[in-house]
Amino acid sequence: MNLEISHAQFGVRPGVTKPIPEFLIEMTEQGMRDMVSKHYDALKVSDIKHLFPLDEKEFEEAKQHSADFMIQICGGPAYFNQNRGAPQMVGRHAPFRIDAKARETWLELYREIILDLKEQGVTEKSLESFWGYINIFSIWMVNTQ
Ligand code: HEM
Repeated sequence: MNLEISHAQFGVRPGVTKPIPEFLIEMTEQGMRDMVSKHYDALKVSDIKHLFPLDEKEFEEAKQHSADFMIQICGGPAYFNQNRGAPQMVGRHAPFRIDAKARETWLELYREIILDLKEQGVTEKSLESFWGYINIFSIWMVNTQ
């Protein structure tokens, strides 16, 4: 399975392809929420933990907002737009100092979860499609050199 991290040139926003619909179908919505929850739990004890909410309630809400977005972008109901309004992901990340190293950490923590999902039977094709999406879109969120 190809889960490589693409080199990001600062300030350049490469074209993004959304994950294939099969990914959400195989995952189910609850599976997506579990995936995001695991990612946030890993972020919480990572070298970029300072970026995320300390307050337990806020942290759980952050999980929910991120899962809402992932389900929506993967072809599910528009939960994020309903709860948070227009995505404007670059703007929403602007208050946080996200450099190339932070992106790598964020992606590496997803890679571990994706490898587990493969063991649980989600197809490589779907997982590579999701990785392709986060690998490229995460470049957009890098706002600090
Ligand atoms: C480059 C690595 C990334 C870092 C370090 C990062 C970090 C953060 C931080 C610190 C927040 C605010 C706290 C929170 O609500 O969780 C946040 C919010 C969020 N991030 Fe990221 N992020 C990254 C990439 C991405 C990507 C690629 C996506 C989407 C595919 C994404 C989706 C979201 C969403 C949906 C929110 C919640 C926005 C809201 O409801 O206001 N992030 N992220």
